Amino acid sequence: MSTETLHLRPHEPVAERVLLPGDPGRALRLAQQLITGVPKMLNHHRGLWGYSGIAADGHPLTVQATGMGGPSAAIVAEELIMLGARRLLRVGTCGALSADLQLGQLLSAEAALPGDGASRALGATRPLAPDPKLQAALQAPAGVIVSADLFYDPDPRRADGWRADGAVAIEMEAATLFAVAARHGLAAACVCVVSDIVSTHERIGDEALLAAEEEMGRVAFAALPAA
Ligand SMILES: O=P(O)(O)O[C@H]1O[C@H](CO)[C@@H](O)[C@H]1O
Ligand SMILES: O=c1cc[nH]c(=O)[nH]1
Repeated sequence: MSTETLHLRPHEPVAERVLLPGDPGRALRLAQQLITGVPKMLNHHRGLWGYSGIAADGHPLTVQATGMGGPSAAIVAEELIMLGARRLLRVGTCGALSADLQLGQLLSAEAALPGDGASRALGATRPLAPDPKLQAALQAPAGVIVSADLFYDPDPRRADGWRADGAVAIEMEAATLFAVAARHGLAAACVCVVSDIVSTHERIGDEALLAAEEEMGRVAFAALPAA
């Protein structure tokens, strides 16, 4: 196992179970919520904030930001695995493609369509599945999501195509995370807060997002086994 990697420069051990938000601020908030005492900074290199410590169940937990998009998530996931991570759970935000989803609700990924370049570069041509046990342990409604490269997509027909393929929400890292974990035979899953409604450009308020993130932290931690 490595102790030093190129982009993550760990100051603390990496736990076998890792929560992976895109947003470094969410990494700090989830670490403060879930790690007992003061979370120790694992990494700040390249602005990819990560934290490690002991969680309420008495076992180690790491929360590490991936940054935005598949290429950054792939680097972070590969290096976490080199450093000892074995179970990876993305805790993200997503945009609703389906009118059935509400701002602030949680959604777990039953599959991720590879709409992004990184997961395709890793060989994905079909929907990528999460680890079934980890997925089943997430107490949140499940749906197919699509991982895309563009947040500001100038072509609305792409979203229409993903809707036709069954996607109910869009984000940017899950497919790559599932592809990297699968390459190593490791478990990965994803739960997201619905932060946007794609068709109307409605966006969740900051306070509502904080509350939903906290709920996501509870759901994610409850699903992520210590061993
Ligand atoms: O909130 P996070 O986890 O970063 O996830 C979503 O938010 C970012 C875009 O705003 C992308 O990273 C997307 O996947
Ligand atoms: O609309 C959205 C919201 C969050 N993340 C995305 O990638 N898209």
